[in-house]
Amino acid sequence: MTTKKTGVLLVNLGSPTKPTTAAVRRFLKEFLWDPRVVNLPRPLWWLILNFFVLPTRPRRSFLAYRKVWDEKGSPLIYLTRQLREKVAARLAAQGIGVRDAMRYGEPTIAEQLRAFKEEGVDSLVILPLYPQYSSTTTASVFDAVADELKQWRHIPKIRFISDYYGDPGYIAAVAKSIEHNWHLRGRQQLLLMSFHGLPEVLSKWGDPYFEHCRQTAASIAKQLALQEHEWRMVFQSRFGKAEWLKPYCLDTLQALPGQGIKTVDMVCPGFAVDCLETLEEIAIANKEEFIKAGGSAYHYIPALNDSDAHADVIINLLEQKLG
Ligand SMILES: C=CC1=C(C)c2cc3[nH]c(cc4nc(cc5[nH]c(cc1n2)c(C)c5CCC(=O)O)C(CCC(=O)O)=C4C)c(C)c3C=C
Ligand SMILES: [Fe+2]
Ligand SMILES: [Fe+2]
Repeated sequence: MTTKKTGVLLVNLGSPTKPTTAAVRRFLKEFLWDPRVVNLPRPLWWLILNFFVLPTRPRRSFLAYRKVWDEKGSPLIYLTRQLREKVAARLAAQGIGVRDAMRYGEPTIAEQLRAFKEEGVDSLVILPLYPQYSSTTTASVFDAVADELKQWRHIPKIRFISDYYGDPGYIAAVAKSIEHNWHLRGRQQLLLMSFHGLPEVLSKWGDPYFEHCRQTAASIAKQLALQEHEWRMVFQSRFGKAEWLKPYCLDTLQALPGQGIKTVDMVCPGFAVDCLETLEEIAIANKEEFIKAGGSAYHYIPALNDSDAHADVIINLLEQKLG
């Protein structure tokens, strides 16, 4: 009889290797060329990407990356690694190996799958660290896993966790973190739950992301016993000229002081760990805009990151899958 060996792959989006214009350009080239992310016909998108986006965007994004990069590197990469280390330490006794991979950049999904193969893993669990499913993120992870595995002769048993937007453990952990922050710094007039945006048309084409975000936000509000006027869901990080999911985070923040709401708590429940989009866009840039528009207090509540509570959420999700 052979012994079963299980490997768990935690996958996040990825970051440039360095906070330089060249490295950001390399990263954006890989990311934005993924047809799951930008769905335009290839020849048209090749022209737009190479002649309009890549000559300009990396210079702007690099300045943003510089603000969040620290001695440990990109927060998204090291926080994912630290979370993985915590989960791995807890699962080691059961002989379960845990690795982390980035959909774009490094470590790659392919190299981590090959490492599992060399270790004799014959049962895989893939957990994209996106609580809300989207074709642009979760499905893209699936594609990358399939691209590697289709080159293997012996495909292991695979379980793929497509979403966990309504998982009670995840909802409770986010709600607890919000309460903890209220306890530390006081509660503001309104809780804004901000999710990464998507082109609106994707919902029409069957992407359930908007509905997953809506259910996550409503469940967190319910857990905190919030009334309708005490919270709102918004969407951030619009990219390009198309209409994205609404309401837009920045428009909402700029309008709030005029509606008498001058103090807000911000939380981003769609981001497993903090990254450029939360630490720069939400915690720095949008805060400045809110204050400019007449706001007086703006508190960003960090992602679950590498907390024990987050490791508990992940282990519980894995236990549900592994039985
Ligand atoms: C959490 C889920 C995410 C969804 C859904 C998503 C969709 C999406 N993103 C872009 C374009 C960009 N996103 C960028 C950064 C970025 N995006 C996510 C997550 C989601 N994206 C994360 C975690 C990050 C941060 C990466 C980091 O290094 O910290 C960027 C790069 C930065 C910039 O130039 O603004 C772009 C570009 C599209 C087009 C899209 C759906 C169509
Ligand atoms: Fe994004
Ligand atoms: Fe952004």
